[in-house]
Parts: sequence; structure tokens; C-alpha cells
Amino acid sequence: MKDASCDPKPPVPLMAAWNTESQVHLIVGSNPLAAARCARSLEVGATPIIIAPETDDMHFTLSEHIANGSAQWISHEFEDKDLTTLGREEVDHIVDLVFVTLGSNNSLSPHISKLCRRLRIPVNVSDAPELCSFTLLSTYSDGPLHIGITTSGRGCKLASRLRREIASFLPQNLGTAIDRLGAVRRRLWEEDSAAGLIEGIFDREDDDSTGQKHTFNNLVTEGDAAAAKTRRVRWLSQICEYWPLRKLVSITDADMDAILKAYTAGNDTTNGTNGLDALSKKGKIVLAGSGPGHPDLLTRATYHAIHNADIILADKLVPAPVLDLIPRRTEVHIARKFPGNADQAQEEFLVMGLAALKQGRQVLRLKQGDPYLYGRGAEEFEFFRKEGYSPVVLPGITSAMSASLFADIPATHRGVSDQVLVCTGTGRKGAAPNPPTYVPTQTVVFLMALHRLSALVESLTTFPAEDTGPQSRTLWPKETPCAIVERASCPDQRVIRSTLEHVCLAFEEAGSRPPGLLVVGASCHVLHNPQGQRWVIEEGFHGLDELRSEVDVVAVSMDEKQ
Ligand SMILES: O=C(O)CCc1c2[nH]c(c1CC(=O)O)Cc1[nH]c(c(CC(=O)O)c1CCC(=O)O)Cc1[nH]c(c(CC(=O)O)c1CCC(=O)O)Cc1[nH]c(c(CCC(=O)O)c1CC(=O)O)C2
Ligand SMILES: C[S@@+](CC[C@H](N)C(=O)[O-])C[C@H]1O[C@@H](n2cnc3c(N)ncnc32)[C@H](O)[C@@H]1O
Repeated sequence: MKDASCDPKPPVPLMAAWNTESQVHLIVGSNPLAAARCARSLEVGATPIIIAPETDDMHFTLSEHIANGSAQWISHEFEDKDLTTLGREEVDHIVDLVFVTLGSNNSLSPHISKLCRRLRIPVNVSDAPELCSFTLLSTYSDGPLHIGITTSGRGCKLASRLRREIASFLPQNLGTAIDRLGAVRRRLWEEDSAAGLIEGIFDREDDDSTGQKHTFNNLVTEGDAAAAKTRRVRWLSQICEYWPLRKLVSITDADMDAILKAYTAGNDTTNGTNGLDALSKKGKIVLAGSGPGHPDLLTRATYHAIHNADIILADKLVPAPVLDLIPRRTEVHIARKFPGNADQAQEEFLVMGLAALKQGRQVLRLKQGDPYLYGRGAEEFEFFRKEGYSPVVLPGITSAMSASLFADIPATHRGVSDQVLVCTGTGRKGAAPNPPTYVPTQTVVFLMALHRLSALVESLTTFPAEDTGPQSRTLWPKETPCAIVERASCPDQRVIRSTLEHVCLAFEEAGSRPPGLLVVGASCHVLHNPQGQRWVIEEGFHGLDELRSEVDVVAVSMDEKQ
């Protein structure tokens, strides 16, 4: 294999998964590698044709495939016309793919590679990356799920190790769960299409920026039965986005039906609890925040509460790695806080929490970030206090402050920013909140803002056309630095650094990766300045995991000293 460090060009990302069913694959050679290629072609539903002269050392599995008719053998040395005569009739007999297994020293290899490229036939030449127009992936499959790994010719053993490691992180039966969710999605799609509802609203909610008001919130006010169906589609996307994989794979058709019917059912709030009020043991409730995403940002108090609870009522945004810390036997419910259903889901949890308390159980109401910051924490506190159960409230690291930190944005910075404002980008019932006035030394953090980013940025930088009277606020200059921070503290954290002028386009091109927030103000460019570029996108954050392994290393070496 060639030393990759000498490659002149860095590898570019790959684009497609390929359906090779019924294709004709030409395999030049009869050695063990040819046998492996032949097996792979058969696995993906293609018909392999072996091109090799009469030989004594035909690999035995090739001989078997030829003998049982699954592969065809043309016993001659490769001829140019093989490429254009042995393929399927429907593609004018041109073969679909060519594997050359003769090695890079054989003069036929570059010749076949050149010919294939001219004929637009994908070609792979073993041990000669420069002669390949494609490389093979090390794949993991589970039903409809296919994960392919390539190191772009740098290390096939490493690729296969990575495949195994990634696969070992995935729960069993993920393929079946994907099938089940796919079937529900299709069903909803068909029902909604029949009702004439769906028009590009599947995963994104920023239609309001284009003025096309068939968004979710509009549907609420219309309140008709058909709108309910459209909402279910969005609920499904949220389940796929937020639920831990472990929970997703254990979901049954009945669970799915229950979730999707919940909207119309309205008062299905008990979820299995039956109000055994008479027990003498008094229940206790803890209301805790779980931090922005990474489990290491939990407080020790919340960690203990997780381990001591009999029942955990977790909000939808509570990060999956935090949910993974919950002991297996603990009863867990995840809020059905899907767009437009927040009040109902909230009510559902209050009823469940109270029922559990009356049974004398330890209840943990787990919220994301900090429980009091846009988390309805105080409402819940009041509710339970009135019922005679005052919660113990535990703070959590809020995304409002930590997301900017993890994106290297200092909320205040001497001479640049001397104040911080945290606000919501979406008001009650989806209303547009009053935009804050421009303060040059302020850092503003907008939560719940990205699904209506364009409208928000517009409101910061321009006055509405009809608003011609005296203005009580100053507009934010379009050159104001800003950043979108998504999935802060998680390995898939993403930061888009830009200015108010370009941020919407950047976000539109990048697509959303919820949850995320917008930070606006001069402090955004203190540590990273895009230097004239319209935007810069930074992917990934592993700081906390790296810290974790260093601590582990120290702990081990201390153990050894003892
Ligand atoms: O008022 C409404 O019914 C919904 C309007 C709406 C809001 N955010 C929004 C929407 C659109 C939507 O959810 O469809 C928009 C909204 N709601 C939410 C998110 C986060 C997400 O789904 O990714 C987002 C943002 C999505 C994005 O920007 O990409 C979810 C949300 N809203 C909220 C909470 C907290 C909670 O319910 O306990 C939660 C988290 C629930 C969970 O983890 O399960 C609460 C919320 N929603 C809202 C506010 C601002 C209220 C105000 O300023 O008066 C507040 C704060 C509050 O009630 O104290 C308004
Ligand atoms: C309803 S608010 C709850 C905030 C939470 N109580 C807190 O203190 O972080 C939800 C919003 O928090 C923000 N958010 C939560 N986690 C985040 C994360 N890891 N990265 C970026 N933004 C996040 C997003 O703006 C999301 O819309």
C-alpha cells in the first residue's frame, strides 16, 4: 500500500451510497483477492464475471462460485472489448464496475484503469490507489442501516477496527427500530399527503422566514384535525433527534401509536400511574438541571439524585449520555414536549410526579441546562409546593452561558463587552419577542431562536416597513459579529462564526443540528475572527473527553503507587 503521507492531495469527503443490485461486475484475476471481490459482489446483489486465463491456481472459493453458477468465468486474458460486451443489455452491454486484482506492477492494471475512466466505468485496482476511481468501504449492516468506513487507502485494518468499535456502540436491533420508525414515517407521510398538508416541513421549521405560514404554530391556531396529523410528523422527527438510541430500539408499535395519538387523546396523562394516595411514606421530589449536554457537566448532587430516584421524569432535551447514567431498573419517562404540545406534556408530568409522590416515591424531575432558565422550573416548584411537596432544587450549567464558553466566546471581555443579556428568540405561542436594542458592549444570547433565525435577525437589523414613527430602540449593525453554537459540549458540537449579515445564509447551507443558540456581539470575534470570510464553520468538541482520559490515567498511576 502506498504511504499516504506522500499523497499530494488530501482526500475529499465522499458523497454517495450505491445500489449495486443486478449489476455486472468484472473481476480481473483469479487470486485470493479476486475471490474476496467476487464474494463482495455477490453480497451486494451483483453478478460477478471472472476474467482469467486457464490456470491451476484459481482460488478454491472462486472455483466453487463458478461451479455453482453464482459467478461466471471467461477463460482468457483481459481484452478491451470485455468492458463493452459483457454488461447488461439495458446499459448497452457496458459492465457496471471493474475490480483489477493483478497488482500495480502488472502492465494491464494501468491500461484497464485508463480505459475504464474513459468509459466512465468505476474501477478499483488493488494496491494502486492512484489507479482507482473508487475504494471499497469496510461496512457494517443491520437491516436497512449501513455504515461504511474508509480511511481513503491509509489503513484497511484500521478501517475495520473503527467499524467494529462504532458497531459496538450501537444498540442491538437498531435495524428493526429503523424499519419500524420508517414505516410510521411513511404512514404519516401518506396520510398527510392525502390531506394535502405536507409541503417541505419535515425537519425544519424556518418557513416563517419566507413568509410561508404553514408552520406548526399556525396549525395550532387553525386547530383542525388535519393539522394534528402534520404535527405528528414533526413529533416523529423530534423523537428521532432526541431520544437515546437505547430507548429508540425498545420502542414498540403500540408505544408509537400511543405517542402519536397523544395529541388527540389530550388527557392521556397518567401513563401507568394509578393514584394510590393512601400510602403513608411521604414522597420526595428533586428538581434538577442536567447541564448543556456532556454528562461530565452534571453536578455531583444531580448525579446522586439520578442514582437515588425511584422515578425520573426527564425533559426531551435532557442529553442522551445523561439518560444513559440512569440505573437500568429506574422508571424513566421522557416528556412528549414536541412543538405545540409543551403545555400538555408539562401537565402530563405534573400529574405523574404527583401520583408518584403520593405513593411515597422519590421523584427526580430532570430538566436540561438550568431548571429555572427557560425551563418552567419555578412553575413546577409552585405546583408541588401547593400540593405539600416542596422540591429540592439543584442548579445545572446553563447552555446560555456554557455554549458560548465552549465556542471560545468570552461572555464579557475587558474593553469589548461588559454585560450579558440572555433572551428567547421565540415568545409564547411562537410569537416574535421584542428585539433588544443595540448596545455595543453587550453580548446577547438567544435561546430557542434558530427555527426562526431569519425573522429574528431581520428584527434586530431593520425596523418593520409599516413602523414609521419614532423608534425607542437602536438597530444592530449588520457587521455585528455573531455565532451559532449547536450541541455545545457534545462531540458533535458545531460553531458557525459569522456576522448578522451572513449568518442566515450560513445556517441555511449548513442545516440545523439542534439544540442550538445564537450569540450576538463584539465578543464573538475576540478569540476567533473569520478575517474577512463571510462565515467559518467549526465541527466537533472533545475537550471534556480528553480531560476524562487524562484523569483516568492519573487515577491509574496513583493506584499503582499505592
Ligand atoms: O409558547 C409555546 O407554546 C411555544 C412557543 C415556543 C417557545 N419556544 C419555541 C416555541 C415554538 C414551539 O415550541 O413550537 C421553540 C422551542 N421550544 C423548545 C425548543 C428546543 C427544541 O425543541 O429543540 C425550541 C427551539 C427550537 C430551535 O430554536 O431550533 C422546547 C422547549 N420550550 C420550553 C422548554 C422548557 C419547558 O417546557 O420546560 C423546552 C424544552 C422542553 C424539553 O426539554 O422537553 C419553554 C418555553 N418555550 C417558549 C418559552 C418562552 C416563553 C416566553 O418568553 O414567554 C419558554 C420558556 C417558558 O415557558 O418559561 C416559547
Ligand atoms: C427551553 S430552552 C432550555 C434552556 C435550559 N434550561 C438551559 O439552561 O440551558 C432550550 C434551548 O436551550 C438551548 N440549548 C440547550 N442545550 C444546548 C446546547 N447543548 N447547545 C446549544 N444550545 C443549547 C437551545 O437554544 C434550546 O432551544
